[in-house]
Amino acid sequence: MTQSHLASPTIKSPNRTIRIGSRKSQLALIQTYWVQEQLQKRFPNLTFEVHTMSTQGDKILDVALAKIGDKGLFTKELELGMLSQEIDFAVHSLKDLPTRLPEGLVLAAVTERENPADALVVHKKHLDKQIDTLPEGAVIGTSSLRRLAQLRHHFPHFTFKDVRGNLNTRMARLDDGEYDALILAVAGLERLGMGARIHQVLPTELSLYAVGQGALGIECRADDLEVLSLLKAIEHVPTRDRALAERAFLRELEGGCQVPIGVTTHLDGNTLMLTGIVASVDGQRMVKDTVKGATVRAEQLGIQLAQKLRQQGAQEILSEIFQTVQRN
Ligand SMILES: NCc1[nH]cc(CCC(=O)O)c1CC(=O)O
Repeated sequence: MTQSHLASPTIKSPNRTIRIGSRKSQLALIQTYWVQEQLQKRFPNLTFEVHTMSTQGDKILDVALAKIGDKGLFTKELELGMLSQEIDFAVHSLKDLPTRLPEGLVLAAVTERENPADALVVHKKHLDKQIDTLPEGAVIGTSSLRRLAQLRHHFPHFTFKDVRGNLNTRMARLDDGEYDALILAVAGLERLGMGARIHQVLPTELSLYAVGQGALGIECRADDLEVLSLLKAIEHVPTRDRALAERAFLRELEGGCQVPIGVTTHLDGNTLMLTGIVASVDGQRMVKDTVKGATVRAEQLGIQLAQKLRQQGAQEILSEIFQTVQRN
């Protein structure tokens, strides 16, 4: 990965040990060790230690995410750890990091994004097919309302079924024949060394990706200027600009539960293009639009797109979903 910042922080405590907080999942640890290595390379005189914590999301594995709402499910314990000074910063999959952070914590850095797209992974009996040639009634595993709504729109003849658990568990259930195919993030599969299972990378015409998908977000205490400056050294500015626009868009639209919202962003020099979609869970209604502007206005662009989609009926779709989730 290339980094766009040169390391030049002011380290006031040269022997300080920096404690990195991470979830215990295999993917989380791979990501955290990568961050640790990047920092250790740039700051050989500092010590970086990894401290693992279980989050609520690691414990509740049998309830559909859409029902419990996933706000902070994978981040809360780590955030408490930072606020109580047990750890100094936390590494998250950016898409699991809520768009509003607790008082006293900030998104310190965003690292370079992997391919943000969704992938189709198939049972071996379908190796000769693509998503548009899977048979009628094929059972597709996904626990994301965003993937569900968009794919249902294009492929109403499939059966969609929730799938949770870590990636190994999900793959085992697929291979056992419980599903015909799964939709998973390309980035997670690649980081876990399962890139070979990616059967088809879904084009954005079929599935816009989740806000922040494929990037890591590093959170720390707002007043820890030393750690903040260390983390800036591994930030990837183009990814951060895209992430700021995407997160502002989601922040402006969401209403307290998992929502079928997708995005895609592109950079062309200093111009940022953000496309967003809001879809109903049945895939029947969707509103989609694009905004474009200077990267320095990334967050305003996100807000602008949210307002545009609201005028086109996004609020109605979202309110309906929020009511349904609360009733169940
Ligand atoms: N919601 C779970 C989750 N959180 C982060 C990733 C990995 C991909 C990423 O970093 O965006 C995944 C798995 C998936 O969506 O398939």
